[in-house]
Amino acid sequence: MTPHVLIPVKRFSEAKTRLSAVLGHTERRHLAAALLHDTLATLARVSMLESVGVVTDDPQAIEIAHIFGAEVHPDATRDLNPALEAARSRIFARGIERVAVLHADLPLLSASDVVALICARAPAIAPARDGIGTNAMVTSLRAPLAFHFGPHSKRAHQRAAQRHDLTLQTLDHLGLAHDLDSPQDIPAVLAQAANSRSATLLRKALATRAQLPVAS
Ligand SMILES: Nc1nc2c(ncn2[C@@H]2O[C@H](COP(=O)(O)OP(=O)(O)OP(=O)(O)O)[C@@H](O)[C@H]2O)c(=O)[nH]1
Ligand SMILES: O=C(O)[C@H](O)COP(=O)(O)O
Repeated sequence: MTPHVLIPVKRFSEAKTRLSAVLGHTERRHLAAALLHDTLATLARVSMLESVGVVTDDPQAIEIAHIFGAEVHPDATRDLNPALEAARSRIFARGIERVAVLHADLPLLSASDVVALICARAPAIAPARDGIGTNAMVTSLRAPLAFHFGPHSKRAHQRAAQRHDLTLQTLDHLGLAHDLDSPQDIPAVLAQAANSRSATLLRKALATRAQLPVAS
């Protein structure tokens, strides 16, 4: 059985704030929606994947989830880790023994990245390319690593694994590592994400700007 994949999505109107130097509020809202759309479209190409859920209280994100036949898990308190813990408990209670978390801001995500994630032995994390964050994780009923998404989450997940004597696998894949957080992350998306919704939106939005950000 493949893991249930949980995609946490915060309110689109509050998303992608670190891009505010290059994108207006409406553009960032549309970008967050485009990224969720791209993520679900990539997951839909993985035929072995059995179930997907979006953890959100954003009405538009709920609509997009429904378009792709994904389940919706509530995030009533708008608090990432508790919302993920609650969704994971519900999934485990159904007899599904593995749960993957996948952030919705990975514009270079490919179907093979998703296969690597869902086939990983739990517990596993996919660190962000900044070496500090965590973009994805796989956990299991037998190795239910607590969620510590937020600042310095890679270190927090490593420490949690150590405390529970769990061997934590690290997944090193471009599409899982390259998140779209700051302007410096944009050029790689324009160059490599071809015709995804998010890349198309970025190209259109930035076409009118005099200077593109420099890649890091
Ligand atoms: N359900 C839910 N998802 C969240 C929450 N906070 C963050 N996320 C999601 O977690 C992933 C990583 O989010 P962040 O990088 O923290 O936020 P962001 O909107 O992408 O970017 P910034 O506003 O620049 O921090 C994205 O898929 C977010 O939508 C939350 O409180 N609830
Ligand atoms: O654990 C994390 O890294 C945070 O949830 C934030 O993700 P980010 O790398 O997209 O900022």
